[in-house]
Amino acid sequence: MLNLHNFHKSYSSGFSISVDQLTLEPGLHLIKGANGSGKSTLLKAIAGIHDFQGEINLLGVSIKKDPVSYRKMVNFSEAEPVFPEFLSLDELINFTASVILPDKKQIDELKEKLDIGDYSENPISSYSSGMLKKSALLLAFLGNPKLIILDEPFTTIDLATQRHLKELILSKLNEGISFILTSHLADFEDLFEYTSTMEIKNGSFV
Ligand SMILES: Nc1ncnc2c1ncn2[C@@H]1O[C@H](COP(=O)(O)OP(=O)(O)OP(=O)(O)O)[C@@H](O)[C@H]1O
Repeated sequence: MLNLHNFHKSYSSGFSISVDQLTLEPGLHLIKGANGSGKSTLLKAIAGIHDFQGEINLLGVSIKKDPVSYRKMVNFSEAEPVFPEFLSLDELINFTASVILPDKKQIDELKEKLDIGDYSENPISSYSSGMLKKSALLLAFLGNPKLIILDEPFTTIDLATQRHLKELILSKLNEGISFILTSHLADFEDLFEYTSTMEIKNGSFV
């Protein structure tokens, strides 16, 4: 499904991450690693946010040769989401929906499953950190992606939402959507039966 070849990304700060070859089959994948090991950097490259050297292909589509088709297949939720504070979640959903055209039913179902309710009418500047995280998660499930990347999805949200998020991931997995999750916490290793579990240390898979 997802293939990385001769991947390399470095920052001017000196940190770099390299992956010679990585192939992920369809399914649910976990990337573990300590703070600062490079998980988010790798995910942002796979999501099409960061530039990088090398090749990334999803279902045979190259991010470099066909970036629009590639990005249409990938949704991403950041570990610590940042959105324009003067917008509401509803406005962000409407903006995203104008591009990826999910049906209204899907939006309502996601709001219900993630316990968002009517609070989405309010400006983001008023959101708690949990509400911000739920907003990013909702946006990552919108539409019909082939791969959903969730960076530290279970941090910040309350226990009930964690349970609902787990159910949501499992139901989407059943529909054939693949996932890459990250965690720097050991607890989440037992949460699912992962297709593969990988660990990054100082910018390399171990
Ligand atoms: N935009 C950037 N410019 C320069 N350095 C960066 C940038 N983003 C991240 N870094 C550095 O790259 C390294 C890896 O960061 P990254 O966010 O990928 O780690 P992580 O494994 O996701 O960490 P955490 O679990 O704390 O979120 C860190 O040393 C970080 O300071």
